[in-house]
This record gives sequence, structure tokens and C-alpha cells, in this order.
Amino acid sequence: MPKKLDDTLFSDATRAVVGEVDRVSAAVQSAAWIRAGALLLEAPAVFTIGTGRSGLALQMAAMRFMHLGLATHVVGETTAPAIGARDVLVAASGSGSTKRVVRAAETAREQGAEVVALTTAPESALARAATEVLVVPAADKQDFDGNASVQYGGSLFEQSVLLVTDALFHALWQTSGTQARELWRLHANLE
Ligand SMILES: O=C([C@H](O)CO)[C@H](O)[C@H](O)COP(=O)(O)O
Repeated sequence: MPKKLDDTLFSDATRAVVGEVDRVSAAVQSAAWIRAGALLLEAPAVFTIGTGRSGLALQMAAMRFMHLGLATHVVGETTAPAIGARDVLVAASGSGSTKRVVRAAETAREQGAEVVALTTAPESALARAATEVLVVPAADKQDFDGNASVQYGGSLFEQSVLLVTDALFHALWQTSGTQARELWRLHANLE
């Protein structure tokens, strides 16, 4: 059983998470991040794919891409259409080996689409299938010895996916010159 929580545990845990995310997101190569942003702006449509928490982090990114006015689809949603030439698939997999994600990346390439991969594993099947790789130097979800992160599973990777893509959205929004009030027109109004 875990011991009773207290102020020190709260402070230590929070610092551990924030410190790791700060270190890892700052280590992502800016050149790859910049090229990924350019691909998104040129794409007729943007698709996202990831499973588990990696997919959930990208669903948050997908919403923001939609707010920017990009035609955005989450793979697996019933309304997601076919991917085509010059579209961009943004794929997140910490391990870079999750079959559904790798298969989607390979299919996207066969259709002439670009694939932006976020992964901890630059030599992985996902990275090989991608046209642009954002290496997120976080822990693999099976790093049970805590070598690359003190957090459980792929938490550090999944948090970093959200940060890196939120930073991408922020930069694209700032450079678009669009006011927050204008973006709000695309915010869901059926919620
Ligand atoms: O949800 C996940 C798990 O809890 C790890 O923290 C992962 O995101 C899921 O298992 C997918 O794995 P990857 O494709 O290796 O990111």
C-alpha cells in the first residue's frame, strides 16, 4: 500500500514531472520541429494517429490544428476520410514499434502522404517509415529501471508529445497574426 501523501510528496512529485518535461522538450531538435510546422501548413489535410496515451496526447494536438483552420482528422474516427498525396500523418509512438501506428505510417507513405513521427526511438520502424522524425529523448514505456525517467511507463514521452505539439500550435498561431477571438469561431459550440 502507498504511504499517506503529504506536502513534501506533492512537491517532490510535481518537481520531478515538471523538471523531466522541461529537459526533454528542450532537447527536441528545433530544425525538425520547424520542418514539421511547414509540412502542416502546406498539407491539404492533417491526420493524427497514436494508441493509448500517445494517441490521447495527439488528439489534443489535433483539436488545436483544427482551431488553426487546418483540415484535421483523427485516424479511427468514423468521419476520417482517405489520406492522399501531400497530406500529413502525424504519428506518435514512444517505442516506435506499435503495429497500428507503423502500419498507418507505411500506408500513408504508399499514398504519397508525408509522415511526421514523434518517437523516442530514431532507429524504430516508425522512424524509418517517416519523412520527418521528431526525436523526443524520453523513456521507453518499458524502461522499468528508471534510467531515462523516474516516471511510470511512457508518461514522460506522452507529456512531451503534448508540449511539443502545443508549442508548434502556439508558434503557428503567433505567426499567423490571427486574433484569439477569430480562432474562437472554430471552437466547438455543441459541447
Ligand atoms: O498508453 C500507453 C502506455 O500507458 C504507456 O505509458 C502508450 O501510449 C501506448 O501503450 C502506446 O505505446 P507507444 O506506441 O510505444 O507510445
